[in-house]
Amino acid sequence: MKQFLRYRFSTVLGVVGAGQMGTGIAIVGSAVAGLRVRVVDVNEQRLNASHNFISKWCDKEIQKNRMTDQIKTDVLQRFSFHLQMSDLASCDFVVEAAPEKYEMKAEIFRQLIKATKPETILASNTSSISITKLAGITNRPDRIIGMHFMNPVPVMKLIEVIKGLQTSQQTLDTTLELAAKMKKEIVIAQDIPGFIANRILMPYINEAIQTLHEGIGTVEGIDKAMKLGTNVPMGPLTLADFIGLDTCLEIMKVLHQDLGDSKYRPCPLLVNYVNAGWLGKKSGRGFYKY
Ligand SMILES: NC(=O)c1ccc[n+]([C@@H]2O[C@H](COP(=O)([O-])OP(=O)(O)OC[C@H]3O[C@@H](n4cnc5c(N)ncnc54)[C@H](O)[C@@H]3O)[C@@H](O)[C@H]2O)c1
Repeated sequence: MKQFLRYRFSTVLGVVGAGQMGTGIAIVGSAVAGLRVRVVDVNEQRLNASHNFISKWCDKEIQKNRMTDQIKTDVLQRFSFHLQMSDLASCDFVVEAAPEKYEMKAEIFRQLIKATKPETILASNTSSISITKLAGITNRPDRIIGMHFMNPVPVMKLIEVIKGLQTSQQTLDTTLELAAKMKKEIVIAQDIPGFIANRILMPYINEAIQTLHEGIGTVEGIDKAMKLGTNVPMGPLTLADFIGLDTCLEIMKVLHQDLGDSKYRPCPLLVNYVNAGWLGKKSGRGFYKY
């Protein structure tokens, strides 16, 4: 069995979505696990930006003496970038990292079922959406799993692995082996909305936005209180900007709708910011200007 799994990971990793998470997952797939990585996005500009980001990331690693020019060449050679899902046909393991919207992810999973081999494992990097629900629309629910990387992926040590109701033990074992190849630590969570990390983190961020909305503190004051007062590396509003306010809102909507408890109601100020297109660092403006 072990040999079979090892053989599988000498082959190809697919990543759907070349945004901040997909790009990070692709980096650890190639640079840490040594896999060939095929990245798919519907937006050519995002693919180009992802490619540039990976090249610059390698340059920074070289400056820090953590990579050589030759290794950079090898890392980049293992990548390919594509606009069509059908280009993932050779992949053994695919991680989906598209926006946090159930219908969008469901459509991607329908396409992935057609595009990939029957034995290919399909993982979602979802922050909150039910893995069991995504698996339910496929013909291989035993091979669907949650693989929730943390942002920024090359830096953060954790992957939260979510086992859906029908996920097989073999799929879990293979996923844990991939995570180990990526040199990540693992926490296994039950498939309940938000899992562990976002069940705790997002209500905290939402409450920080509510505190701002009620005028209890300024943006800087709220961040300073939590950063220096609770010894976290960044305040909740900085973190929200970094995650993306659209992603934060979608996660709060899932918690609110699927758990049915009013304590998860998204703060109206968060809704307004997203409606205005103020999505945080990635759009140039959120609680701070970039
Ligand atoms: N941002 C975070 O801190 C964070 C942390 C952990 C998990 N996540 C999760 O990761 C996922 C992606 O988040 P992100 O921050 O990278 O978002 P992002 O907006 O940076 O990137 C999403 C990418 O998906 C692409 N995309 C859209 N539709 C597509 C399709 N049909 N096929 C292929 N690509 C498509 C977009 O063009 C974009 O490049 C979400 O599910 C999010 O909840 C985010």
